[in-house]
Amino acid sequence: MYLTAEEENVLDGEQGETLRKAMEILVALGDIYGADGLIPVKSAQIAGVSYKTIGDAGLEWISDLEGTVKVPSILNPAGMDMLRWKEMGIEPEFAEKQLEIIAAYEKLGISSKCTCTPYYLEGFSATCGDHLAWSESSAVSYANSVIGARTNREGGPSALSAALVGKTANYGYHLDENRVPTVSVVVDHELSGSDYGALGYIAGKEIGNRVPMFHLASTPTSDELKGLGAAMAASGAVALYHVEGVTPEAKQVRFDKPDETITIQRSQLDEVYETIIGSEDDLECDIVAVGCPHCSPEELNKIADLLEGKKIEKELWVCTSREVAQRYPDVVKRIEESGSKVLCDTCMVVSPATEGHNCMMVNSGKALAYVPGMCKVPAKIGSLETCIKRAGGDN
Ligand SMILES: C[C@@](O)(CCOP(=O)(O)O)CC(=O)O
Ligand code: SF4
Repeated sequence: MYLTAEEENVLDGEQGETLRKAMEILVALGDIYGADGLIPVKSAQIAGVSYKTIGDAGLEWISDLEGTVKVPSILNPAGMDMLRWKEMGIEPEFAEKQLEIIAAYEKLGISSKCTCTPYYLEGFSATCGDHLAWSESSAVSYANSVIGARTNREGGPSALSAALVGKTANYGYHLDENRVPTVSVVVDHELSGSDYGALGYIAGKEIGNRVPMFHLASTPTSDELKGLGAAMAASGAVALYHVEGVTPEAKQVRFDKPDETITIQRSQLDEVYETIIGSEDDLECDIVAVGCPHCSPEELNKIADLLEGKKIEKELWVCTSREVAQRYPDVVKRIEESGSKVLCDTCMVVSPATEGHNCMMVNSGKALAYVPGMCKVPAKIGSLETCIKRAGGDN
């Protein structure tokens, strides 16, 4: 891979050990994937934040780094709401470690507004054609597919390296040739809301890491696209998809028709809705969690409307970013008046607080795919309306 004299200099350690390590990671990836060189990135989003997922080894690695990031950089959700961790039942030992992780990242100049939806935040918006180094898989999918920006699914360390260097290796989804659809997916019945998550849950398994072109009977909103992409990145490894007539590149580029077509039937979606993932038993869900990926302002509004004048009986988590929650205090208040909790900085998957529950009801195909494995809690998907009913919010 070609490096400029300045980049060679960094690789030789002339600018310190942290930048040398970061450059070494970028060059190693570039060499493996045949990159021709490095390209500047507009921002970085760094996963590997929850103490639950990175543990002491991760904390040690981050703590050893020095210097300041060169581009706006932001963290993925952590294991707890930074302000309400006690109420979540988080142990003080865990909280202490989590705060140390956050402080170590902050020392490098990284924003500790922990979220998987950085695109809603001031300073992290992206536009079509921007090069990014993001790592949370739903954020990667949204950036590539819905925004038309360009990012690979970076690992935590490679996103952090890109943040420190301000560049990433030019391979994969940064290149036109890898953004071409290689499989068609046809859905000829109308979909809405959580149907897109259920569709993504099924489609991801069949698509693997290919690039699908969807032909849909209904026009998804950006929140519905967010749910579709998140689920496909979880049940499969889809980092970029197109929707005919909807997503930016599908509208701009004349792609050839892929050789293979997958058709997804309504009955397949119905089956997902009927199944409890992770258990053979007909369990009663004792926690309901929405906001995977983190809620948009529109989603928070919809939840507030559905909960209006109701009191819930079960634990109901609404996950979003602190910045979005702070922007709409009245909406948050309307939601919390029902007894549900609007939790920030964290989510149902990366927090240890959901472990030990009987069964979790979700409206997300991604949470459905991850909760059983990562929290050891069986999960069931339902529409947002059903989720709220199950939380007892039909009184
Ligand atoms: C499950 C996920 O959304 C969050 C957990 O990742 P991490 O702990 O931030 O590395 C990561 C992903 O899908 O990219
Ligand atoms: S809310 Fe969902 S998409 Fe966001 S970090 Fe958690 S698991 Fe990932």
